[in-house]
Amino acid sequence: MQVKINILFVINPISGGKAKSTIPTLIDRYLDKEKFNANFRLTEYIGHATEIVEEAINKNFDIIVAAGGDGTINEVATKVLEHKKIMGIIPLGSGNGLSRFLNIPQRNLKEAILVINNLKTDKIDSATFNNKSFFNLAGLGFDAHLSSAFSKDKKRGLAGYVKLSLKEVFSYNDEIYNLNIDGVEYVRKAFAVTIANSSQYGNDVYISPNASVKDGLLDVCIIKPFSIIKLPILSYVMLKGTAEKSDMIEIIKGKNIRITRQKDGPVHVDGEPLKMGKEIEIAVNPLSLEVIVP
Ligand SMILES: Nc1ncnc2c1ncn2[C@@H]1O[C@H](COP(=O)(O)OP(=O)(O)OP(=O)(O)O)[C@@H](O)[C@H]1O
Repeated sequence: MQVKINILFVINPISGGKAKSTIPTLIDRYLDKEKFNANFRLTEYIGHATEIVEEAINKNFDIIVAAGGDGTINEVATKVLEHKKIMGIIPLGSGNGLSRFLNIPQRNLKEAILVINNLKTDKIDSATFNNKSFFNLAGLGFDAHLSSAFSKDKKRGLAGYVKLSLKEVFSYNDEIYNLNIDGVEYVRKAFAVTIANSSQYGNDVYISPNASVKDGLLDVCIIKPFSIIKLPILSYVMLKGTAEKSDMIEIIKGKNIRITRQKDGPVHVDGEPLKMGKEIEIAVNPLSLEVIVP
């Protein structure tokens, strides 16, 4: 008899702003029961996914599936990476940046579960932002300011995010950053500095269209200060995936990055807001995380 694999689905009930009460039933319907013993847990607070995964690994779960957005993936993947297990993804977030990059079916739960049934895996890069792991994007400046504001907002989902961005962009002030990228020094005034492992924020909004989670590199994306009348152009560049050709964004690839800013403040790590000091050390950990892919 085939030995079944213990698989745990960690479901974030608030990600993407949609109800998740039917998700366990749907997963159960399409999951291959010949292959898997499945279990389900709903997260109850920020950081809970990390605790759930730690517990599950002690109980011999080999595959942990993050059912949520990039924040849920971050919490699950941090522990999966530490214990060298395998992560699956069911995209249920507002943006789903990493799962879109990996071509995991969006808005089609059945298709996403069939990907898990196939059990094809690949190794991807992870990275650290001071002491925090990240897998999609992390950053400073406007992005960080916005994730902090978004986390306090009642409305999740794309519409809420766009509305809030438009409100906050008018009052945001650019900052000066000293960047050391693989030993080379740069000084830049910027609207935002995003460190990209994958290519996109989510919702097919591209900050670094040619970034890859398999190249052993991080893309330091500097959004230059711009006049507010150019906001539609910046949005167009990101939606079209033409950042590399735009004079509004500078992209420098590297492995070891140190960013020094003028004061402590917000950062975001996979879209989740945190506060950090003036100095941020960033490094890539090539092909370190095993993920189920189509
Ligand atoms: N029950 C809960 N109540 C409040 N927050 C929760 C709960 N469970 C998890 N969280 C937190 O919700 C946050 C957002 O999760 P997630 O990033 O998956 O969704 P999202 O922001 O809608 O999607 P994306 O990051 O793809 O845009 C995470 O920081 C997570 O820790």
